[in-house]
Amino acid sequence: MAQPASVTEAAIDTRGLTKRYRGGQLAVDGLDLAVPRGSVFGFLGPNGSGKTTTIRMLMGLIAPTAGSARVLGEPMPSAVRGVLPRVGALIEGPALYGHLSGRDNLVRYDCADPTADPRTRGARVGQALERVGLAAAAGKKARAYSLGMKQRLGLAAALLQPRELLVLDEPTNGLDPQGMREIRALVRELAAEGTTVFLSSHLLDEIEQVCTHAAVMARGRLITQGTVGDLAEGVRGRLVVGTPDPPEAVRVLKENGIVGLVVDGDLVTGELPAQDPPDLAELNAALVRADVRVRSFGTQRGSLEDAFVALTGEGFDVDG
Ligand SMILES: Nc1ncnc2c1ncn2[C@@H]1O[C@H](COP(=O)(O)OP(=O)(O)OP(=O)(O)O)[C@@H](O)[C@H]1O
Repeated sequence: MAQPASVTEAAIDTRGLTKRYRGGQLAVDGLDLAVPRGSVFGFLGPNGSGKTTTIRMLMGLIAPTAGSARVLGEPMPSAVRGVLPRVGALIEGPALYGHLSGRDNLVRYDCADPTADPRTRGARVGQALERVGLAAAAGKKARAYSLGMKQRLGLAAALLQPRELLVLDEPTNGLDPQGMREIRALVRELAAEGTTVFLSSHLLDEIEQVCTHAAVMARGRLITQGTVGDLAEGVRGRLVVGTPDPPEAVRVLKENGIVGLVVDGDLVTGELPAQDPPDLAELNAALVRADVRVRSFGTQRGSLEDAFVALTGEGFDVDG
Protein backbone atom coordinates (compact mmCIF):
# COMPACT_ATOMS: atom_id res chain seq x y z
CA MET A 1 0.00 0.00 0.00
CA ALA A 2 1.30 3.46 -0.84
CA GLN A 3 2.34 5.58 2.13
CA PRO A 4 0.47 8.85 2.51
CA ALA A 5 2.59 11.71 1.22
CA SER A 6 2.90 13.18 4.71
CA VAL A 7 4.78 10.08 5.94
CA THR A 8 7.25 9.75 3.07
CA GLU A 9 8.05 13.43 2.83
CA ALA A 10 10.80 15.17 4.78
CA ALA A 11 9.84 16.52 8.20
CA ILE A 12 11.05 19.96 7.12
CA ASP A 13 11.73 21.06 3.57
CA THR A 14 12.48 24.62 2.49
CA ARG A 15 13.14 26.09 -0.97
CA GLY A 16 14.87 29.42 -1.35
CA LEU A 17 13.57 30.49 2.05
CA THR A 18 14.51 34.12 2.59
CA LYS A 19 13.85 36.74 5.25
CA ARG A 20 14.73 40.38 4.97
CA TYR A 21 13.72 42.37 8.04
CA ARG A 22 12.07 45.72 7.68
CA GLY A 23 15.31 47.49 8.57
CA GLY A 24 16.86 45.90 5.48
CA GLN A 25 18.79 43.17 7.30
CA LEU A 26 18.98 39.99 5.17
CA ALA A 27 18.77 37.45 8.02
CA VAL A 28 18.13 34.30 5.94
CA ASP A 29 19.23 34.09 2.33
CA GLY A 30 17.85 31.46 -0.08
CA LEU A 31 17.78 28.53 2.33
CA ASP A 32 17.24 24.98 0.96
CA LEU A 33 16.91 22.74 3.99
CA ALA A 34 15.93 19.05 4.01
CA VAL A 35 15.32 17.45 7.40
CA PRO A 36 14.68 13.70 7.07
CA ARG A 37 11.95 12.08 9.18
CA GLY A 38 13.33 10.31 12.21
CA SER A 39 16.54 12.34 12.29
CA VAL A 40 17.96 14.37 15.13
CA PHE A 41 18.88 17.37 13.04
CA GLY A 42 21.33 19.94 14.35
CA PHE A 43 20.93 23.47 13.01
CA LEU A 44 24.30 24.94 13.65
CA GLY A 45 25.73 28.40 13.32
CA PRO A 46 27.30 31.22 15.28
CA ASN A 47 25.14 33.89 16.93
CA GLY A 48 23.35 36.02 14.37
CA SER A 49 23.66 33.49 11.52
CA GLY A 50 19.87 33.28 11.04
CA LYS A 51 18.84 30.20 13.03
CA THR A 52 16.09 31.78 15.12
CA THR A 53 14.72 33.66 12.11
CA THR A 54 14.50 30.36 10.20
CA ILE A 55 12.76 28.61 13.08
CA ARG A 56 10.28 31.46 13.43
CA MET A 57 9.43 31.14 9.73
CA LEU A 58 9.07 27.35 10.04
CA MET A 59 6.64 27.77 12.93
CA GLY A 60 4.60 30.39 11.09
CA LEU A 61 5.49 33.14 13.57
CA ILE A 62 6.86 35.42 10.83
CA ALA A 63 6.27 35.39 7.09
CA PRO A 64 9.16 34.77 4.68
CA THR A 65 10.12 37.54 2.24
CA ALA A 66 10.59 34.90 -0.48
CA GLY A 67 10.73 31.15 -0.94
CA SER A 68 8.66 28.41 0.66
CA ALA A 69 8.69 26.02 3.60
CA ARG A 70 6.88 22.72 4.20
CA VAL A 71 6.62 21.28 7.69
CA LEU A 72 5.39 17.67 8.00
CA GLY A 73 4.47 17.92 4.34
CA GLU A 74 2.25 20.98 4.75
CA PRO A 75 2.95 24.48 3.44
CA MET A 76 3.80 27.10 6.07
CA PRO A 77 2.52 29.52 7.13
CA SER A 78 -0.77 28.75 5.30
CA ALA A 79 -1.31 25.37 7.02
CA VAL A 80 -0.17 26.59 10.43
CA ARG A 81 -3.38 25.60 12.25
CA GLY A 82 -3.20 22.00 11.09
CA VAL A 83 0.56 21.66 11.53
CA LEU A 84 1.23 23.20 14.94
CA PRO A 85 -0.67 20.58 16.99
CA ARG A 86 1.66 17.96 15.49
CA VAL A 87 4.78 19.93 16.47
CA GLY A 88 6.22 20.59 19.91
CA ALA A 89 8.26 23.77 20.01
CA LEU A 90 10.59 25.44 22.48
CA ILE A 91 11.56 28.81 21.11
CA GLU A 92 13.45 31.67 22.78
CA GLY A 93 12.86 30.48 26.32
CA PRO A 94 9.46 29.34 27.54
CA ALA A 95 6.86 31.92 28.54
CA LEU A 96 6.12 31.07 32.17
CA TYR A 97 3.92 32.49 34.89
CA GLY A 98 6.23 32.94 37.89
CA HIS A 99 3.41 32.95 40.44
CA LEU A 100 2.09 29.58 39.26
CA SER A 101 3.63 26.23 40.11
CA GLY A 102 5.33 24.19 37.42
CA ARG A 103 2.31 21.90 37.29
CA ASP A 104 -0.18 24.78 37.04
CA ASN A 105 1.86 26.37 34.24
CA LEU A 106 1.45 23.16 32.25
CA VAL A 107 -2.27 22.93 33.04
CA ARG A 108 -2.72 26.51 31.87
CA TYR A 109 -0.74 25.82 28.72
CA ASP A 110 -2.77 22.69 27.97
CA CYS A 111 -6.06 24.55 28.54
CA ALA A 112 -5.05 27.02 25.83
CA ASP A 113 -4.61 24.16 23.33
CA PRO A 114 -7.94 23.50 21.58
CA THR A 115 -6.75 20.05 20.47
CA ALA A 116 -5.94 18.90 24.04
CA ASP A 117 -8.42 16.54 25.73
CA PRO A 118 -9.36 17.96 29.17
CA ARG A 119 -10.24 14.47 30.48
CA THR A 120 -6.63 13.27 30.13
CA ARG A 121 -5.09 16.61 31.16
CA GLY A 122 -4.06 15.63 34.70
CA ALA A 123 -2.41 12.41 33.57
CA ARG A 124 -0.61 14.02 30.61
CA VAL A 125 0.71 16.88 32.76
CA GLY A 126 1.98 14.36 35.32
CA GLN A 127 3.70 12.28 32.63
CA ALA A 128 5.34 15.32 31.03
CA LEU A 129 6.69 16.47 34.42
CA GLU A 130 7.99 12.98 35.11
CA ARG A 131 9.63 12.82 31.72
CA VAL A 132 11.70 15.99 32.19
CA GLY A 133 12.56 15.14 35.82
CA LEU A 134 10.41 17.82 37.43
CA ALA A 135 7.89 15.59 39.23
CA ALA A 136 9.39 16.36 42.65
CA ALA A 137 9.44 20.12 41.99
CA ALA A 138 6.01 20.25 40.32
CA GLY A 139 4.38 22.14 43.22
CA LYS A 140 7.07 24.81 43.44
CA LYS A 141 6.41 28.27 41.97
CA ALA A 142 8.05 28.68 38.56
CA ARG A 143 9.85 31.86 39.65
CA ALA A 144 11.81 29.75 42.13
CA TYR A 145 12.98 27.43 39.32
CA SER A 146 16.57 27.53 38.13
CA LEU A 147 17.19 28.35 34.48
CA GLY A 148 17.62 24.63 33.77
CA MET A 149 14.32 23.81 35.46
CA LYS A 150 12.55 26.52 33.47
CA GLN A 151 14.01 25.11 30.28
CA ARG A 152 12.84 21.63 31.25
CA LEU A 153 9.37 22.96 32.04
CA GLY A 154 9.27 24.48 28.56
CA LEU A 155 10.21 21.12 27.14
CA ALA A 156 7.49 19.46 29.24
CA ALA A 157 4.97 21.87 27.67
CA ALA A 158 6.13 20.72 24.23
CA LEU A 159 5.62 17.10 25.33
CA LEU A 160 2.06 17.35 26.65
CA GLN A 161 0.82 15.61 23.53
CA PRO A 162 2.54 13.05 21.30
CA ARG A 163 4.42 15.00 18.63
CA GLU A 164 5.80 14.01 15.24
CA LEU A 165 8.35 16.80 15.31
CA LEU A 166 10.08 18.74 18.07
CA VAL A 167 11.65 22.10 17.26
CA LEU A 168 14.02 23.29 19.97
CA ASP A 169 15.82 26.62 19.72
CA GLU A 170 19.08 26.40 21.69
CA PRO A 171 17.59 23.96 24.23
CA THR A 172 20.72 23.80 26.39
CA ASN A 173 21.52 27.52 26.35
CA GLY A 174 22.40 28.75 29.82
CA LEU A 175 22.36 25.30 31.38
CA ASP A 176 25.13 23.84 33.53
CA PRO A 177 26.89 20.69 32.27
CA GLN A 178 24.57 18.41 34.26
CA GLY A 179 21.47 20.18 32.88
CA MET A 180 22.91 19.89 29.36
CA ARG A 181 23.47 16.17 29.79
CA GLU A 182 19.88 15.70 30.97
CA ILE A 183 18.39 17.55 28.01
CA ARG A 184 20.60 15.64 25.59
CA ALA A 185 19.60 12.32 27.14
CA LEU A 186 15.96 13.30 26.77
CA VAL A 187 16.46 14.27 23.13
CA ARG A 188 18.03 10.87 22.43
CA GLU A 189 15.16 9.12 24.19
CA LEU A 190 12.53 11.01 22.19
CA ALA A 191 14.37 10.29 18.96
CA ALA A 192 14.52 6.60 19.83
CA GLU A 193 10.72 6.65 20.06
CA GLY A 194 10.55 7.98 16.50
CA THR A 195 10.09 11.71 17.03
CA THR A 196 12.03 13.87 14.57
CA VAL A 197 14.01 16.46 16.53
CA PHE A 198 15.22 19.70 14.97
CA LEU A 199 17.44 21.63 17.36
CA SER A 200 19.50 24.73 16.90
CA SER A 201 22.80 25.20 18.65
CA HIS A 202 25.98 27.21 18.47
CA LEU A 203 27.82 24.34 20.19
CA LEU A 204 29.63 22.05 17.79
CA ASP A 205 30.32 19.30 20.29
CA GLU A 206 26.66 19.26 21.26
CA ILE A 207 25.67 18.58 17.65
CA GLU A 208 28.32 15.87 17.39
CA GLN A 209 27.05 14.23 20.56
CA VAL A 210 23.31 14.06 19.85
CA CYS A 211 22.61 14.64 16.17
CA THR A 212 22.44 12.25 13.24
CA HIS A 213 22.32 15.10 10.71
CA ALA A 214 23.33 18.73 10.66
CA ALA A 215 23.14 21.90 8.64
CA VAL A 216 25.65 24.67 9.06
CA MET A 217 24.66 28.32 8.70
CA ALA A 218 26.88 31.38 8.38
CA ARG A 219 25.61 34.91 7.78
CA GLY A 220 22.14 33.80 6.71
CA ARG A 221 23.34 31.22 4.21
CA LEU A 222 23.44 27.45 4.32
CA ILE A 223 27.06 26.35 4.14
CA THR A 224 26.46 22.60 4.10
CA GLN A 225 24.08 19.88 5.30
CA GLY A 226 24.19 16.10 5.60
CA THR A 227 24.83 13.36 8.10
CA VAL A 228 27.18 14.36 10.91
CA GLY A 229 29.54 11.54 9.91
CA ASP A 230 29.75 12.75 6.30
CA LEU A 231 30.25 16.38 7.32
CA ALA A 232 33.18 15.56 9.58
CA GLU A 233 34.60 13.08 7.06
CA GLY A 234 34.71 15.75 4.37
CA VAL A 235 37.54 17.26 6.33
CA ARG A 236 40.94 15.74 6.02
CA GLY A 237 42.35 14.42 9.28
CA ARG A 238 45.54 15.82 10.76
CA LEU A 239 48.69 13.80 10.97
CA VAL A 240 49.91 13.44 14.57
CA VAL A 241 53.43 12.23 15.36
CA GLY A 242 54.69 11.74 18.93
CA THR A 243 58.47 12.05 19.07
CA PRO A 244 61.31 13.21 21.36
CA ASP A 245 62.93 14.73 18.22
CA PRO A 246 60.44 17.38 16.98
CA PRO A 247 62.84 19.57 14.89
CA GLU A 248 64.08 16.58 12.86
CA ALA A 249 60.54 15.26 12.49
CA VAL A 250 59.36 18.64 11.15
CA ARG A 251 62.18 18.68 8.59
CA VAL A 252 61.44 15.17 7.31
CA LEU A 253 57.66 15.71 7.22
CA LYS A 254 58.10 18.99 5.33
CA GLU A 255 60.33 17.25 2.78
CA ASN A 256 57.53 14.71 2.31
CA GLY A 257 54.88 17.29 1.51
CA ILE A 258 53.21 17.75 4.90
CA VAL A 259 52.03 21.34 5.38
CA GLY A 260 50.86 23.46 8.31
CA LEU A 261 53.27 21.80 10.74
CA VAL A 262 52.82 22.66 14.41
CA VAL A 263 54.98 21.53 17.33
CA ASP A 264 53.41 21.21 20.74
CA GLY A 265 55.78 19.61 23.27
CA ASP A 266 56.66 16.23 21.84
CA LEU A 267 53.73 16.19 19.43
CA VAL A 268 54.15 17.28 15.82
CA THR A 269 50.95 17.76 13.83
CA GLY A 270 50.41 18.67 10.21
CA GLU A 271 48.00 18.53 7.30
CA LEU A 272 48.10 15.91 4.61
CA PRO A 273 48.03 17.62 1.21
CA ALA A 274 44.77 17.20 -0.75
CA GLN A 275 46.66 16.35 -3.98
CA ASP A 276 48.77 13.17 -3.89
CA PRO A 277 48.90 12.63 -0.12
CA PRO A 278 51.96 10.56 0.82
CA ASP A 279 51.51 6.95 1.83
CA LEU A 280 51.46 6.86 5.64
CA ALA A 281 53.65 3.74 5.89
CA GLU A 282 56.25 5.40 3.63
CA LEU A 283 56.11 8.55 5.70
CA ASN A 284 56.76 6.60 8.89
CA ALA A 285 59.64 4.73 7.22
CA ALA A 286 61.14 8.07 6.09
CA LEU A 287 61.10 9.33 9.70
CA VAL A 288 62.79 6.18 10.94
CA ARG A 289 65.43 6.30 8.14
CA ALA A 290 66.29 9.84 9.25
CA ASP A 291 66.80 8.55 12.82
CA VAL A 292 63.71 10.31 14.13
CA ARG A 293 62.51 8.34 17.15
CA VAL A 294 58.77 7.80 16.74
CA ARG A 295 56.61 7.12 19.81
CA SER A 296 53.26 7.34 18.09
CA PHE A 297 52.06 7.92 14.55
CA GLY A 298 48.56 8.35 13.20
CA THR A 299 45.82 10.62 11.91
CA GLN A 300 43.18 12.39 13.89
CA ARG A 301 39.66 12.43 12.48
CA GLY A 302 38.40 15.85 11.41
CA SER A 303 35.74 17.38 13.63
CA LEU A 304 32.66 19.35 12.66
CA GLU A 305 34.53 22.43 13.84
CA ASP A 306 37.33 21.70 11.35
CA ALA A 307 34.64 21.35 8.68
CA PHE A 308 33.15 24.70 9.57
CA VAL A 309 36.52 26.45 9.54
CA ALA A 310 37.48 24.75 6.25
CA LEU A 311 34.19 25.72 4.61
CA THR A 312 33.95 29.31 5.78
CA GLY A 313 37.60 30.18 6.27
CA GLU A 314 36.74 31.65 9.65
CA GLY A 315 36.66 30.51 13.26
CA PHE A 316 33.41 29.30 14.68
CA ASP A 317 33.17 31.50 17.78
CA VAL A 318 31.93 34.59 16.02
CA ASP A 319 29.77 36.82 18.16
CA GLY A 320 26.75 38.24 16.38
N1 LIG B 1 13.24 41.51 14.36
C1 LIG B 1 14.39 41.79 13.73
N2 LIG B 1 14.55 42.93 13.03
C2 LIG B 1 15.71 43.20 12.38
N3 LIG B 1 16.77 42.39 12.36
C3 LIG B 1 16.69 41.22 13.04
C4 LIG B 1 15.51 40.86 13.77
N4 LIG B 1 15.71 39.63 14.34
C5 LIG B 1 16.97 39.26 13.99
N5 LIG B 1 17.57 40.20 13.23
C6 LIG B 1 18.92 40.13 12.63
O1 LIG B 1 18.95 39.04 11.73
C7 LIG B 1 20.19 38.31 11.84
C8 LIG B 1 19.93 36.85 12.18
O2 LIG B 1 19.43 36.78 13.50
P1 LIG B 1 18.90 35.43 14.18
O3 LIG B 1 18.39 35.78 15.54
O4 LIG B 1 18.01 34.73 13.26
O5 LIG B 1 20.26 34.62 14.31
P2 LIG B 1 20.60 33.37 15.21
O6 LIG B 1 21.51 32.53 14.39
O7 LIG B 1 19.38 32.76 15.75
O8 LIG B 1 21.42 34.01 16.38
P3 LIG B 1 21.16 33.93 17.94
O9 LIG B 1 21.63 32.58 18.33
O10 LIG B 1 22.01 35.04 18.47
O11 LIG B 1 19.69 34.18 18.14
C9 LIG B 1 21.01 39.07 12.86
O12 LIG B 1 21.89 39.92 12.18
C10 LIG B 1 19.99 39.83 13.65
O13 LIG B 1 20.57 41.02 14.15
